[in-house]
This record gives sequence, C-alpha cells and structure tokens, in this order.
Amino acid sequence: MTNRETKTEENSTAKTRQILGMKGAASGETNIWKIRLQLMKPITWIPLIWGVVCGAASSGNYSWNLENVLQSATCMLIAGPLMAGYTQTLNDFYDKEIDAINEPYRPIPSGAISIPQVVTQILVLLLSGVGISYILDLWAGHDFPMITILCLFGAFLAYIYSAPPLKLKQNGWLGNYALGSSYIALPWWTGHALFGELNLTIVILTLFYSFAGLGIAVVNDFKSVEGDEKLGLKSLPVMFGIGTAAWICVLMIDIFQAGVAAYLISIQENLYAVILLLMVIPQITFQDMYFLRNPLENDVKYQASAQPFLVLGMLITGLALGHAGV
Ligand SMILES: C/C(=C\COP(=O)(O)OP(=O)(O)O)CCC[C@H](C)CCC[C@H](C)CCCC(C)C
Repeated sequence: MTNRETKTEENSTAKTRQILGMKGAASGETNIWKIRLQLMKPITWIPLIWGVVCGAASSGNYSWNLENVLQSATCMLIAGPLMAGYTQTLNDFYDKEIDAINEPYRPIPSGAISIPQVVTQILVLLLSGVGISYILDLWAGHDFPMITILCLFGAFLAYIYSAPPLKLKQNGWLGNYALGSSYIALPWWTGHALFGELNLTIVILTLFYSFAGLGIAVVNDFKSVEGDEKLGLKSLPVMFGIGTAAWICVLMIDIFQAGVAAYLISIQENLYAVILLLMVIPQITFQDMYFLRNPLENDVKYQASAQPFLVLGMLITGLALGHAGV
C-alpha cells in the first residue's frame, strides 16, 4: 500500500470514528448535523437497543406481528437515539474540561458547537424521549406508565452520573455500576415492561448481570487514565493501577455471567445455561490474548472481539427467562 493510500484510509477511519462518536475521531467537521450526531455517540446506542430486545424476549410475550415490531422499534428509538443520545450529549456538556485533556477533538472542547446549541440538543432529546415513552405506554395499554417512569429514572441517573455535585463517574465503583446497570438492566426492564409485567426476579437478576456490565464499563476507563488522574477522577485503573484494574475487570465480566448461568440451571433451563457458558469461553480467550497482556493498547480490540459473545449471552438469558415464564 502506498503512503497516499494509507493516509486516505486513515482519514476515512477517523471520519467514521467521528460520526460514531469514538476515540481517535477526525476534527474540523463543520456540518452542524454531523456534529450533533457525533455528540450523541451512535456507537453507544447499540447496547441499549439490544437490552430492549433481551427484555422483550424475557417477557415471553413477544410475537412477530406488525404491532409488536412497531412497538419494539419505538422502544429502541427511545432507548438508543433519544435517551442514550441525551445521556452522551449531557455527559460531554459536563466533561468539557476533562475532554479538553483526553479528547480535545470532541465537538465541545474543539469549539465546533456552541453551548446554547448543546443545551437545546439535550432538552430536545430528553423531552422527545419522555414524550414518546408516554405515547408508547398509552399504545401498549398500560394502566401504570412504566415506560415513562423508567425513562425518567434513566434521565435522572444520567444526570447524577455526569453532573455535580454527585457526578457518580468520579467514583470508579459507583459510576461504572450505574453505567453497567443502565446499559443492561434499564433497557431490559423497559423491553420486558412493554410486552409483559416487570417483576422482582427480572429486576434482581438483571441488576446481578449488570456487575458484568460494570466490568465492561471499566474497560472504557483505560483510555483516559492520564486526564482522570490529573482531575482526581477515581477510576479503577487510577485507584488500583493498570494491571490490577484489568484483572478486576475480567473477573467481574466472567464471574457474573457464570452466576447467571448458575441461576438458569437452578430454574432447569440447562440448555440455555450451557450455551451461555459457551459464550463466556471466547471472552476469556480474548481477555488472555489481548486485554490482560496490554489493557492500554488493546482495550478497543478486546471490546470489539469479546462484546458480541457477551451480548449474545444476554439474549440467550432473555430467551431462557421467557421460556421459563419467570
Ligand atoms: C455518559 C455515559 C458514559 C460515558 O462515560 P464517560 O464520561 O466515563 O466516558 P467518555 O469518556 O467516553 O465520555 C453513560 C451513562 C449512563 C447513565 C448512568 C444512564 C443512562 C440512562 C439510559 C440511557 C436511559 C435509558 C432509558 C430507556 C431504556 C427508557
């Protein structure tokens, strides 16, 4: 490959990263809609959308008719573009200073978008998310507006995660559990509540599963150790050092998935439990091959290789719960 071809390829990768809201994005974008989309970090919508699918599966009531498809698509719109978009924009709004150190090319520290434009975006996304949640509750015939309540709860969690005085993200344990649970449990509850009755077993099991999400959330912290340290953010890599934090991270991911498999065995869903355990094996392999060897270099590579198996395991669990009628 010639130098010119390599440069062109690097440029297009940086552009893609910019649109998806990933680290290493290109700077200098002037189209305001692309900048707005970058702030909403579309890459982060995927787990929330997937969580809704898992919840629909665990309700045991999802059927492939047009109304259910449209209702689940609306729920995914709320969870992904609207509420995850709101959360990410709000987070970047409160992270101006730290992003100026860690990711200065991001839209706010680079000055690509003004503060009033950012505030408008936050409000529009939040109000649309809450409004459409209420419409979805009416459409699903809910006496109690569960989807709206979950949406408001998520909005509140997103606020205390990013904004002072609580700013949960400053604490490695609390912040990452809030992140893990709102990416696993919250959309799961929403999908389940849309098609069935949300119950305590689902709530507790998904909160348990969210500890694996905590591990995944910690992987995200290795990229920003320098800025976090300077600004006193107590992420796990800052508190325990890179090596120990990487081990905490992988143990959380593996042990809590295995715990969920043990629960599936306890409710006689043995086949689903075995499939879930089989999904953990490649994750352990990638932890050994990439992450534990060099967490700073291989964080993204590890996520890209291992995450598909974690999320498939979530769907297997959802199907098992739906099958068991939990
Ligand atoms: C902003 C979030 C993560 C980014 O964290 P951090 O600043 O450490 O990372 P970067 O350096 O990459 O910026 C996510 C925070 C999640 C939050 C606690 C709550 C999310 C709420 C849901 C989006 C609400 C979904 C409701 C729906 C399912 C009805």
